[in-house]
Amino acid sequence: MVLRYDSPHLNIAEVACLYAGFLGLGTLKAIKQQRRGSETLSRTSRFGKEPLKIVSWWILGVALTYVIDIANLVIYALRTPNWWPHKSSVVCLVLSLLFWGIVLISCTDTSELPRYADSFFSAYRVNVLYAWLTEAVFESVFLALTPIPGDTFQGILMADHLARLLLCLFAFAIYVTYRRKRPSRDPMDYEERRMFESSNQLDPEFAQEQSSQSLPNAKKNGSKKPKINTSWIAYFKSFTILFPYLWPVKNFRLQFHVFVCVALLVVGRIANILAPRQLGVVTEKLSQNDNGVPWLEVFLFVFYRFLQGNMGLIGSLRSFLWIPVSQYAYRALSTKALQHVLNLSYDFHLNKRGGEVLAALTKGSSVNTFVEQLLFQIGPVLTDLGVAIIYFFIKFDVYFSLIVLVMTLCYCYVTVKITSWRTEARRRMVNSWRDSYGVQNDAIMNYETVKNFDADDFENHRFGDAVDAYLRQEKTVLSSLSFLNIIQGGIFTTSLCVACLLSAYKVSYGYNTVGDFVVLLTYMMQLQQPLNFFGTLYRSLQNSIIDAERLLEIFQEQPTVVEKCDATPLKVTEGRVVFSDVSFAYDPRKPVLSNINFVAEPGKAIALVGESGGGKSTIMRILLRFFDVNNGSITIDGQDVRDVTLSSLRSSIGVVPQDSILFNDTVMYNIKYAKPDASNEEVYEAAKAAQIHDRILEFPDGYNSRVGERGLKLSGGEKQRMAVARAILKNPTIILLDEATSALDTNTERHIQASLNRLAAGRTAIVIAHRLSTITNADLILCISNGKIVETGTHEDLLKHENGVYKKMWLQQANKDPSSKKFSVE
Ligand SMILES: Nc1ncnc2c1ncn2[C@@H]1O[C@H](COP(=O)(O)OP(=O)(O)OP(=O)(O)O)[C@@H](O)[C@H]1O
Ligand SMILES: N[C@@H](CCC(=O)N[C@@H](CS)C(=O)NCC(=O)O)C(=O)O
Repeated sequence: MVLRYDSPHLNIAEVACLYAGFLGLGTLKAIKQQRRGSETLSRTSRFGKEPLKIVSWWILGVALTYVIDIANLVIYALRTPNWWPHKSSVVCLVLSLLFWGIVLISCTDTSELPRYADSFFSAYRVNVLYAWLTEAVFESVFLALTPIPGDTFQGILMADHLARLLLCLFAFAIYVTYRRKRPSRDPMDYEERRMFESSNQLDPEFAQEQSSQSLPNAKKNGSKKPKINTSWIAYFKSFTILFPYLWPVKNFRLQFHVFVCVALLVVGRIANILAPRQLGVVTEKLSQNDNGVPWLEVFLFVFYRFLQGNMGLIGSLRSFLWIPVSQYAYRALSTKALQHVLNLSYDFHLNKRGGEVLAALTKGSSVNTFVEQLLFQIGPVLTDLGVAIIYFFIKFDVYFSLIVLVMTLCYCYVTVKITSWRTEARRRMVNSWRDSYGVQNDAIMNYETVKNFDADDFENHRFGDAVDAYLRQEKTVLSSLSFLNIIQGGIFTTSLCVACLLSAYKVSYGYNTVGDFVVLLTYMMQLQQPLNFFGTLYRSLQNSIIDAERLLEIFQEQPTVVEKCDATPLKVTEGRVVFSDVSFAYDPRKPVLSNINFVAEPGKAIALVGESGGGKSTIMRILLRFFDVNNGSITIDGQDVRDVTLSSLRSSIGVVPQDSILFNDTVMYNIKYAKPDASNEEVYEAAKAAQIHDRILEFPDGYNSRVGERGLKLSGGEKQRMAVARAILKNPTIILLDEATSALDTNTERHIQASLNRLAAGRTAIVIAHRLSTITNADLILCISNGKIVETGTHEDLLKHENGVYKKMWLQQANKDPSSKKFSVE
């Protein structure tokens, strides 16, 4: 009796314990990590670099004992007539070798893993120690039950068991001792010490270290930076905020489409079994040669073939039905993303570069693509492989399943590795292409300079070098593609060869029929075609994940100014604006406004003047609640701006900014933007009041003239009067004016001033004035310096202060601009 090869139960128990424990620990770790919501677990439960090297050698040793075991078995089986080990024992031996292979890879392959694979496939100490311990326990049982060796074969087997037991026991013992002996100040030891502390709580010392690390970052960003967790559970969970936009919640017809598509996927898998199976049936019928022509069988086979593949009936139907689902998701996601971004606070828009946000938003379809690739491409390929493993087990033999399993793992691993490396090479190739393009572009754009310096040859050489660099990278990319294809082909062909030989052997000895051989061969070959694009699929899946992550980051960004749940619409009765003791800072380290107190009485004009950077625009921003004040309050007719809805607040206030930016559309569209349901007559009235009507009529297409990108086709004065017209059309009780800084010609200025006066009439107006000449009539002037109100009063009052800030500014401006002399106070 040869225990190892004749005791299926023990063998199965061993393999089951190894795999279940390893995967179970992976899941547990992921859950734990997700609860902590941080990366601490992965940082503290991995091996250090040096121990990892030793551990890897040890694992290699264990794996080698299995190689010896398998070789011993093969030799013995070949030499012993009428003896064959139990099937499950062979399978378990191969699976054990595979297991240690996986553990070894997890130790040696320390490259960054995608987050979703991290918990399972990284060398976590717990996993490796668990594997050693489990192996040691089972080996002890094997040894205890194995009789004294009677021949060389049993001797080798016994020695193998013993070697494995000692390797695992020693490894475990040495690791634990080594860990204890390390001085506690060593950072590595600190990490390792934490490994066995299974408590769920975060070490306070460590937590502090963590928070102190993140503090400057938080300060720098101003707003809460979203964080994508590294645990795969947390990682996928973070994507769930996007799912409501992917799933057609209220549209039952689309839900039905999704349901049918998934059903078609299942039918597709079945068709993939039916087609080779049917070919087997046809072969059987034909080889029997006594039932006439198997018309029906052949017809069925052709029909199944017609159903198969992405271009077959099922695939095409599925693609067709998926169109509206995909379009729905695209619309829902991209409109929601834009809405979300528009809803974000002012500081987000100030901090983020517009291009970046736009780039992330245009990748709105990436989440779609990701789901589609997973559902319709990678998913089916992996399912087909899984189905093959089960089908072969039921229909033929567990050995065939084993072949497909080992092939799948090797194929996927090697493909992912080579593809990741190729992706890097590709990036280099694209960069060098961009470089060469840049050189070319430079030369053409600077044609004159090139000619002046007679630098044709120089430019030609420069371009030639850049092209050479690009070609070198391209060569790497192309040749690595051939390399990948050869390796993939090699792995697939080897498994096909082993499977075919085994099947041929079985057919020859009458265990299987010729039909079975055909089924096996056809099914295996069928798998090859989609597997051929596995690398490409993996690469595009990676890309769409990265794009989706960017989109997710935007979705996770929260506005810093939020409406209260019980916010009520602002009721403007008179338009009295009161600032009480307001202090504000964009960054806590640099106060911008301190203790601002003033009342803008209904129907009166109040002017803010003062040095640049003093905080005038900030006063407007906090009144519009783009930011919340740090201290004090701002009320409009007795209602705090923080208690009212944002839209009612902003719709009650009209703003004429310093530099009005218009939409690239017609004049009419731009003025109507303030009140889309306004009639044309109302627009004309507003334009007349803003003193721009006549000018608009002089344009070639009148109100239908286009204003150009950002209103570039209009002059500064025209743009500002358009903005005034808009504000008049909006008809708010309160208006905020930020005057243009640039000096305009006297005529234009008079027009603008007149239009502004019309706008301000009867409303509460808060005006930021850069040229004091424009606000001499204001009811109240506030001089702002360094975030404080330093002087208040009317123009006449303020000029009476001999050394006053206002008077100084007045005199300065009067000297600079003789035209303003006309405003001097006689
Ligand atoms: N988003 C921001 N983040 C941080 N600091 C800001 C921000 N916006 C403005 N500041 C700072 O706040 C201070 C006040 O700026 P504000 O724009 O209110 O001044 P201002 O008086 O309107 O100046 P100007 O007359 O030149 O428009 C300045 O020192 C400015 O650098
Ligand atoms: N067998 C390889 C290559 C498949 C292939 O030929 N892909 C096509 C695109 S569908 C290609 O042109 N690839 C170029 C490349 O990978 O550089 C894989 O699994 O990725």
